[in-house]
Formats: sequence, structure tokens, C-alpha cells
Amino acid sequence: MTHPTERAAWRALEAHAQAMAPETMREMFARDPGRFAGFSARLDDLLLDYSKNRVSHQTMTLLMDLARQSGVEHARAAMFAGEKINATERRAVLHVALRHRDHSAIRVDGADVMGPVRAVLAKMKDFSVAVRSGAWTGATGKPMTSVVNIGIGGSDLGPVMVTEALKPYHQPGLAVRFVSNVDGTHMAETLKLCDPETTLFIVASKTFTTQETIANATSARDWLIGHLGASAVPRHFVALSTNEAAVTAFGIDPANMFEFWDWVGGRYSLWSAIGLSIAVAIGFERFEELLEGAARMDQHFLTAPLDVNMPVILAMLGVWYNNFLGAAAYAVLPYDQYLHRLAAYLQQLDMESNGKGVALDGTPVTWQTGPILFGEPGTNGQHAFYQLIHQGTKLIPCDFLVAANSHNPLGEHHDLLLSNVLAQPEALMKGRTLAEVKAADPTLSDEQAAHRVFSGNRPSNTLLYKRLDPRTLGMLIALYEHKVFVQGVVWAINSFDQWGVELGKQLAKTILPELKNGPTPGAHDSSTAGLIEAVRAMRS
Ligand SMILES: O=P(O)(O)OC[C@H]1O[C@H](O)[C@H](O)[C@@H](O)[C@@H]1O
Repeated sequence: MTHPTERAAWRALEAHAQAMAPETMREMFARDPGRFAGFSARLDDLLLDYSKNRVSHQTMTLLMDLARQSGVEHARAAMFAGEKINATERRAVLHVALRHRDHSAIRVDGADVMGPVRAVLAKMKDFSVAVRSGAWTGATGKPMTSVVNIGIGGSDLGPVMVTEALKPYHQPGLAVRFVSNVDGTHMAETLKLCDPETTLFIVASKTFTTQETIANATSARDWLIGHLGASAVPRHFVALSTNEAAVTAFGIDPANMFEFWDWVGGRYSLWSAIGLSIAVAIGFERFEELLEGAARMDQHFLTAPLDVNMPVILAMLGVWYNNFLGAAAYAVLPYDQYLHRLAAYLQQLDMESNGKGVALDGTPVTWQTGPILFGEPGTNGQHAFYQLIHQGTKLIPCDFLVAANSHNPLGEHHDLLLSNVLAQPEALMKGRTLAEVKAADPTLSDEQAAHRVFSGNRPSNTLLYKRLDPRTLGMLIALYEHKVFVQGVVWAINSFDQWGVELGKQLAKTILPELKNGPTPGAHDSSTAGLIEAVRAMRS
């Protein structure tokens, strides 16, 4: 296998990074009045401005050469064709099938998956309509007022992020809540808000073996049985899973199980049955609009030439900073309160997908892979960590996201928000020179002025959309999914496994009985054994 660093475009980009280092974005904007038009892309109501990046047209050409030489086009076709590109788990990667809207087939091992996909969607439609209309009643005949999704990781973060993002579309009187953490506080505090007679639990787990989810589901079931008796369980529990045997063993009627398949990765699963809580919250028609938005981005990703392809552009800009300009982190900054869980969702999508140290050929990578991702909604972040982004010693490329129109036009708020989200990238790009600081305030000493200087030349993308509706959100999520995929291809890693989460899970199983019995002699390092003993002492 050719390693990324051996590709001609990789070496050309290394030389290019050296050559263009002295040139600032300020100079690039001054030289080229058409820079915004030359470095922006549009798809329907979504605009990507990537002009505030440390790139020239030649940089973009070289980055696209690298994408091509890395086999991005081939990998893209292989994914959409249902090939088993998740090699370490020997699975296809077909979240795109979940939102495939036309009637063509998508095959895995020769079988068209679209029949089963449509059947589950139809079942989700019937169920969500019944819950929302009140036709689905609990064991005592009352309609549901609370829906609690119990899941973790991909079985939580996607649904919770989307459900929060689309709050304006929620049905009044039907609260959709999420419990993920095995910390009993999460379940206990949620149950305080619920009436057993009108609460429906959706147990979401691809494997149905995840310790946290099974523990939470068991406690929820005990709570329900404590109030309404065991016979109430079938009316108050449904499951979203690939594992019918485990669902049945838990006591959930298989008729109330919504199926998905091993070719849906956990962090790519919100479009599948895992999205049932979303469909209940916003209604099935809106859920379909979400799928349509994603399908629109899928078609764009599949068909647009690389140099005008939004996911590819975002991916290759990330590669540029990560591999050629030494950036270790990356910030996602939605100026949209409804997207307050976006960074948490993207942390799993990006860091679980591309936080890998072994290349597809089994050798350790000698190049950087996935970045550290963090973020908070604007403007909150401005008053917290932006200091470091503006003046710190680290290079942190940023994505700013904002809607031109608010769902809540409240006085001047949205203009205030917009002015901030437009100002931040400008400030990051331009900076402020010593001469400018002094011109603004001639009374400052050199020393005082130095602290007020901004180096500038700090890169960002801006994603501007008309309004955060289901379709737009679908486009945005699919944009990031494909971006992560493209980067994984360039880095020659498998973006679709997650072996790195296994070791901690196994060790937790070993430690669990030791909390009662004490650490097994010789089984742990002195720190872990000491901590187990300390916990035992503090609890006695
Ligand atoms: O849906 P589940 O099988 O319960 O898995 C939930 C989550 O746990 C795992 O440990 C993985 O890290 C995640 O990728 C997954 O989404």
C-alpha cells in the first residue's frame, strides 16, 4: 500500500507549505478582490465561504491532487456501491442507503437493502404517528407525554443533537428526553420528570449489549414495574437494535423492535431506526425532510467534481492544517443555540472515526490523523476560550455556522448574533498590527501595546444557511459525515471501526467485582489498586 506521505501531491504540498508560509491572508485579500467568489461554494440554501483560509488556488489544486491520488473518487464509489470498505469488521458502510430517496437498488452481498430500509421507515412512521396522536396508549389507557431515549454514543448523540436542533418543530405536550450516562443521576433526575403511566422508553442500542444502556434500561424497567406491574412493560418499552435475541430476552416484544443492520455504523445511525426519537419529536414528515437534506448532500458528494465538492473541500482544508501546517485541534462554533450539542455529536463522528494510529495495511501511521475537535455555541465561546484562538500559540482552524434567519426573531438579537459571527472570522484573519494598536491609542506604551496585538492569519470557514430547518440540518450533518470519510481515505485509515473503546470496557468489567471484594493481588498497577482500596474505604 502506498502511504500518504509517499504520494507526489503530499510531497508537493510540503514544499508548497514552506513556499507560501510568508504570505498572509490579509495580503491575499488585498491582492485579490474576487477572493470571496473564488473560494466559496453554494448548494441550495447553504453557502460555504472558505476564503479565509491560508490557501491560494495552487494550494487547492495540490490538495485536490492529493485527494485524487489517495483514491477518494474510488473510495466514494465503493461506499455508495455497498462494498465492504469497513475492512477490519468486514462490513459495508451504507448510511447513505438510509436516506436514499429514488427507487434504484443498493446492494450488499447481492441483496437490495432498500426493501428492508423502506419497511422500517414505514414502521417508524406508523409508530411515531400513533404516539403523537395519542393512539398509542400506556398500560392504563393514557396517551404518552414523555418519551425517554435510552442509549449512548451513536445511539444517543445523533438523536439528541438533532432533537435539540429541531426544537421549533416539536409537538407541545410531548417531551422527548435522553438518558445516556451510567451515572444513576442521569436516569434518576429524568424519572423525576416522568409519570409512569404516560412514559414511553425507547431503548436504543445497535448491539443491545452496551453496559450503560442495559443498566439504564433495567432501572427504567424496574421503575415502571414498581408503579404499574410487569404486564405494563410491552406498552412502555420499544427497542431500536440489530440484535433481536437480546431485545426479546430483555422482555421487549419483537413486534415493537425497530431493526437496523450491521452496515450502519453507530455514529452514522441517526438516519436509521435510531432516529425514532427524532421522528416522535418532530413528526415523520419532518424526519423525511431531514433524510432528503442528507440525500441532497449525498448526491452532491457523489457527483460534483472534487474541486467544487463541499465535503471534499472541507476535508482537504482540514488535511492542509493537520498535516502541513501543524494544527492539532479544530473548533466547531455554531452561532445557533439550537445546535448546542453539535460539537458533542461531531466529537464522536470525527474523533471516533479518525482517531486511529494504524493504517489500513496494519502498520503504524507515521503521519497525523484525526484532529482534536471542540466547540461551543457562539457567542458563549467568545467569552470563554476564543482568547486562545485569537492570541494563543496554537493554530486552531474554526468552522463558524449560522442561519440568516432565526426561528425566534426577538428584537435585535439575531442581528447581534450575526454581527458577532461575521466579526470573529474577520478578526481572526486580519488581526491587528502594533502600528494599528498605537494609531488607535497613542497613549499606550510599547509594552502595553504588545498585549493588544493580534497576529491574525488564523483560518476559518463560514457555513451560512437560510434557516435551521430539517432539510438544512440533514445537509449539514451529511456534509460533516462525508468530510470525515474523505479525510480517512487520505490518511489511509479505517474510519468505520472503533477498537480504541474496547480496552477500557474490558478493564471496567474486571474492576466491577473488585469494588466489593478488593483488588485481586497482582492484577493492577499500584495506582489502580490504590484507588480501588480508597473508594472502598470512603464508602465504608
Ligand atoms: O448502540 P450500541 O451498540 O449500544 O453502541 C453504543 C456506542 O458504544 C460503543 O462503545 C461505540 O464506541 C460507539 O460507536 C457506539 O455508538
